[in-house]
Amino acid sequence: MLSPVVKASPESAPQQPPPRGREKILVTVRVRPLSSREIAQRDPSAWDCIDFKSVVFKVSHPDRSPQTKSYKFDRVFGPDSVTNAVYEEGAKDVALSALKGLNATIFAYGQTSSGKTFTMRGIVENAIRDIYSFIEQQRDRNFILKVSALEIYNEIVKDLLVADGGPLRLLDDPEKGTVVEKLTEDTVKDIDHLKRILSNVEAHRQVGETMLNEASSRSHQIIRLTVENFPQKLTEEPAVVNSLVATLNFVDLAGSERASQTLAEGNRLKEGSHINRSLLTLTTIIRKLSSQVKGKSVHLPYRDSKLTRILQNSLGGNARTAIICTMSPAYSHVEQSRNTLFFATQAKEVVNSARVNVVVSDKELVKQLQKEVARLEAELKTDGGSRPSNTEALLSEKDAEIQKLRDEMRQLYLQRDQAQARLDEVLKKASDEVPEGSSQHSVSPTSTFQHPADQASPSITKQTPTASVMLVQEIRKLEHMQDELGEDASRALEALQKEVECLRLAQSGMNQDSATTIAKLQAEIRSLHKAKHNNRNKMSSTFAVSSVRISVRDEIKRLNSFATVDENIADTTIATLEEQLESVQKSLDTMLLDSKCTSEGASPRTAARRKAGTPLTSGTSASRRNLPPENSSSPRARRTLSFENNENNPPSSRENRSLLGHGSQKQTPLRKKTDPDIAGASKELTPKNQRNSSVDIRKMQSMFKTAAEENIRSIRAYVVELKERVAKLQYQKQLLVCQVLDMEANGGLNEDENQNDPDLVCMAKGIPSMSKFLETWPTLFTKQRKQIVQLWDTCQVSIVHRSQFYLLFKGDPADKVYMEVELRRLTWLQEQFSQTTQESGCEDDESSSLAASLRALKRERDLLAKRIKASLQLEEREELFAKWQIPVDSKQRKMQLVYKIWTDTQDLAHIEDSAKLVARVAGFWEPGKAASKEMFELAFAPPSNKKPWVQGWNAILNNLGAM
Ligand SMILES: Nc1ncnc2c1ncn2[C@@H]1O[C@H](COP(=O)(O)OP(=O)(O)OP(=O)(O)O)[C@@H](O)[C@H]1O
Repeated sequence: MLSPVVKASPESAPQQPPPRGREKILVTVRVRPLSSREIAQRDPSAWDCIDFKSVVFKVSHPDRSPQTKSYKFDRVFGPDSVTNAVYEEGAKDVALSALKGLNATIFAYGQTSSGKTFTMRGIVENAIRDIYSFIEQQRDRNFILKVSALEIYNEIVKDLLVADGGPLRLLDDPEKGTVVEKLTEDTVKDIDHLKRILSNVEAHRQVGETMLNEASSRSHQIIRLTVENFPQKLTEEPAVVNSLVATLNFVDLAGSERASQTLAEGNRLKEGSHINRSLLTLTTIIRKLSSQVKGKSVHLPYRDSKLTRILQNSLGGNARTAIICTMSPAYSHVEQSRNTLFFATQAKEVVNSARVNVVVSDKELVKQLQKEVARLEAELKTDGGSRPSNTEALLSEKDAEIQKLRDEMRQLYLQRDQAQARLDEVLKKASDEVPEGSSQHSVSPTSTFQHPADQASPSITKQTPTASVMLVQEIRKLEHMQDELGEDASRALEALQKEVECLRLAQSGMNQDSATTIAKLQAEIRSLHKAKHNNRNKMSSTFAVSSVRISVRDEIKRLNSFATVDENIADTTIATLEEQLESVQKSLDTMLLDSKCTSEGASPRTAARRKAGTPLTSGTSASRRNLPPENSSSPRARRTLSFENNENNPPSSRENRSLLGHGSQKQTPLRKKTDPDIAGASKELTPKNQRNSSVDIRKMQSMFKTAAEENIRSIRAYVVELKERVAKLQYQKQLLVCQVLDMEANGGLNEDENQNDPDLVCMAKGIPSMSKFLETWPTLFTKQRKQIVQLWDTCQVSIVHRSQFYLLFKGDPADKVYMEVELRRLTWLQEQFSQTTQESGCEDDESSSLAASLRALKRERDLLAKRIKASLQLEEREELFAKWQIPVDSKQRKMQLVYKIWTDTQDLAHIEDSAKLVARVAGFWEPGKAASKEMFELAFAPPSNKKPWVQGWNAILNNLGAM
């Protein structure tokens, strides 16, 4: 790097860094003389500089009331003062700090035409003269000066060292703070070079004519000198200081102005608004800093303007700062002058903490770090004794927190119990009203498609006094089903664990004990299957949900809160199940590794003997103890079916032979068993039977492995299914709640309305119209979906909800009830919104639900934008940007993308793409997977009868059969 070193003169004294310290900003005020224009307009002087430190408003003007307030500052310069004096007393000391390694900034602040540029020019001239004069006197230190200059015009940063530089970006550097990217920095050769550079800077600055100033600076200008100095003899090892570096900023702010006074319009007006905005940020920061209570942190909006971002250090940070406030003395500018004085008064209170910026050599740095480490180690040792008490304090604090949480939980339980008691009361009261057999008419909106008349939408059924009870009962049933699903999930785990136990035993070599245990497990699995069967029947009847109308909003709300608790429990169960599945998978992997070793490293017989005593894992039995009793279509229950099917019939000789190896027909009798299952299984798995060729054992192990893996996969799928069913139940419940709201809002449909719809009439009369329905449904579906899309947009509904709904309901006849309820829910919502808007008279009213929805929607979009990067690969993102026509070089492309989706309600392709994009980003859809039903498996049918986990064992049996 070309770094001309400025040689120090022989007579200079060795430089010592000044102490670091907190000091207030130096604030001076300069009142310029009346301008020729002001004199011509007979605009009199309104201010008196009564001494070197005070300025006071004159009371002599006839139109104004007497003002006696005097404003005091570090120094006040009257109209007769010269710039040299302003420099000497208002800037010099601060400016020359840069030579001692302290950052420094000189601001000129004031209204337009008050003399900022005039004053700052003189300050810069004086400062560079003194800087060079000082450097000339230094003999044992070398100096390097660099200069850069920028302006902020309409919030765009421009390099003033180049003629036509484009806008520059601000970057956050962890060490340097905000830096201007690619800003030119020239190394200064000498004072004349610097003067030439500065005159070029002036030529590049934005200047324009306003009513108040023929050459008004329309931008904020920052000239920055970076001064670095270091000892001349670099070979000398310095004790502490090697080299000092500091920046000196000369800031000529654009003038604060009133559009009315400058008669600004067009570009000037736009400039003015930018100028005023950034000055507002500056004044806000000064105000906050001045009123800041020591030790209390407040938010300082440095990032609100580029000016304050760049100058952050100079405002309450690591810099010495001087502010020269300029003002016109004219009466016509009194208000603006007052503002300037007010700003100056606040600035006086701001405290900076300038530090010497030492550049330490690497060697020195290592030394210092070593010292620091030693110091910290020493501290740690001395702190050692006091730590236990700290820990104790922390522990007791945590204990208190836990206790508080417990109390809160207790309160919540209490509230829930009270609510439950109230609900039971309501139910009891209402059930007295239910005429016998009324529940016989109920039909399930959750079942697969049924006759439209049976599937009557909520709007069709007449409201009856017993409806509330029925609906509440339905919701209770749904909640109960959620519970059962949770239990089912637990059973799935239990079944899996038992499978694993069987597998473990089988792999560890079949001896009498293990055979007995396997048989026991199988018996348990069978009994679980029976429980499942019973539960299945129960579930089927529960699925008969009637379509009813009610007006029991309160009960529903309470129910909802209970349901949330239940869902959470189900979720937790499922999450636990998933975790446990993972660990089971790991155990299996380990076992398989073991078995591989066994078959490769030792004869199966030896291995079998070695492992014969392997007990059942205690973890399995422990977790089994925690499982809830009874029920369901769990994988374990379904899995049991395969055993049952095969074990209830005596195994064929071929099956036996296959399972036990060749020549296993001769069975060694076991000890007497009363349980036929155990006896049966034991017969199959005698040690004698184990003594077969290693090929068979390996085959068997491999088959067990395949089967177990298959089962794990199946159980995973089952867990997914459970989750979906929980979601489905939740949705059904929402639908019922919607009905309640809907009925409350509409007071029920009247007969006439029903008569307009032939389908409804048909239903009302109980005439089967399946064929008619199937014929008209596609058209009706398209129409309803269009309406729904439109209403989503009007009501500003969540785009995640829209996407889920859109992808889920694709026109299956069974979707009818959901389409109708969604439509009615949205219509109700729209009415509510328009009612609220009419009442408040304002769409933006804080209380307006629509405004709240809009805000929520915005938050949702912002969140999605943030997730795009995590959810999509770069390639996929680029494809999407291209598809949605977002320019490659434009800014905030992710944000642009999320604000483009779900905006066109008429374009079906747009909606489809939007839904898929949201689903992908929100994580409920993967590309390549079919949408809707495959995604959610929400056929809304009673639990499926397919038994995916049977496949694994069937595969074994098939393979065995083939051996
Ligand atoms: N102290 C002073 N003595 C004599 N003339 C002055 C003084 N201060 C300012 N002026 C004159 O007043 C006019 C406006 O000054 P200047 O351009 O410095 O104002 P400004 O505050 O920088 O305005 P803007 O914010 O519009 O750029 C100029 O013609 C300048 O020469």
